Amino acid sequence: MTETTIHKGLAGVLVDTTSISKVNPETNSLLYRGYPVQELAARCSFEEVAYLLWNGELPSAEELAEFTRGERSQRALTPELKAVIDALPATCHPMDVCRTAASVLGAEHPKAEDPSRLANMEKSVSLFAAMPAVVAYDQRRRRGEELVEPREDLGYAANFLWMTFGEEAAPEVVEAFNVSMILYAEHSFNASTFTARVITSTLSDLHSAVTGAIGALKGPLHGGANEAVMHTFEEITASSQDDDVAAHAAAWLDTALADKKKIMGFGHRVYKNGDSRVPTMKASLDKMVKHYDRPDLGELYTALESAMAERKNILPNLDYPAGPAYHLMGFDTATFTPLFVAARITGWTAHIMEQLEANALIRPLSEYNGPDERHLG
Ligand SMILES: CC(=O)SCCNC(=O)CCNC(=O)[C@H](O)C(C)(C)COP(=O)(O)OP(=O)(O)OC[C@H]1O[C@@H](n2cnc3c(N)ncnc32)[C@H](O)[C@@H]1OP(=O)(O)O
Ligand SMILES: O=C([O-])CC(=O)C(=O)O
Repeated sequence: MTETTIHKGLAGVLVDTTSISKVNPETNSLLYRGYPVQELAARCSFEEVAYLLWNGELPSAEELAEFTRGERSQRALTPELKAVIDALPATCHPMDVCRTAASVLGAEHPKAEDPSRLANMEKSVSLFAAMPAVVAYDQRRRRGEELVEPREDLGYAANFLWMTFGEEAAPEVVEAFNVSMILYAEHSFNASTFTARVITSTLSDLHSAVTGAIGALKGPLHGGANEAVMHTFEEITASSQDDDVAAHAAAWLDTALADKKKIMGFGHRVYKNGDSRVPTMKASLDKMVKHYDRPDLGELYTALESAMAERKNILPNLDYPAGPAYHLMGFDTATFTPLFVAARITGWTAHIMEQLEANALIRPLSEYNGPDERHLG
């Protein structure tokens, strides 16, 4: 009998090369096209980072101006897409709205079936430009508010906040939001990106791959964790009868661990000594805690993080600081993962184009463990 090794969850399996990003758990670092993500978050707009992920280099001033013009001109929802969103129940998950919108944008796109790099770049930019309007409008309609049209005089982050809240956000809020978009943009062969690559490997179209990726991101073991973090915080707060936050967080955690629950926002398949993006996002969260004068949220964050480190030695991932930061900015909890979608469209589409440049159908093997061969009566 030959020995077989099952790589459950493909853990530790190298499946292809990529030049888009490098996740290095040894040095706790993340590079986008060679640049440390912390440097990009400190110095670049999300538009520049999107351009970098797609083209391999940061844009010159002229290239950025042209890219920005194209992006700003495609921000508005078409009446058809708005009508589809309006037809969806306000009780459905906002990720269902994103998934449906990606599909509609594909059906609407004149070059939907054109697999050339040029057409795929155009489709990527139009998805990047339109998804903020989808996410912003969906949150507004759930609150019974009217659509807010995009503004071409605002950058991506400022306009996203404008369309969501109908007022201009403070510069420090725009900056923290821009940082979160950059940190969420790309992370090599994570589950949703791999989903996009699997779909692309069959030579299906870009919008189908993005639609599938959105489905993969929705799960709480992946993008859905940022939303779940906020539910954890709410549960701990609801169970607190006095000011001893540390004791309440520890007690909540002990019960959850005794019930064999996974604590959302902690742990990572690749990083085992901490997620490279957390310090940068935590610094943005700290700024939001100060800006909105909510030290209680900062205390709760630290209390649960410390209790988890003490008991399990498991550290936070990006979703842990991102969730409460989005809460403070005013987003509904269910909108958090759609924000991740808006950011990750850049990484997904960069990977779709990379997959097509050197495609091989992704089709692994499985070991059969069902009944031995048998025959009908
Ligand atoms: C942006 C992102 O998508 S980052 C990921 C967001 N997801 C989450 O935050 C969900 C919570 N975290 C998890 O479920 C996991 O850490 C994952 C799915 C992210 C990674 O999981 P894997 O690499 O498969 O690790 P695995 O689940 O095997 O965990 C290894 C051990 O650590 C434990 N562990 C890992 N993460 C956690 C957690 N968050 N809470 C409690 N225990 C955990 C596991 O129970 C397991 O313990 P065991 O060996 O005693 O059974
Ligand atoms: O890399 C992963 O498995 C998950 C993750 O952090 C991401 O997609 O940003």
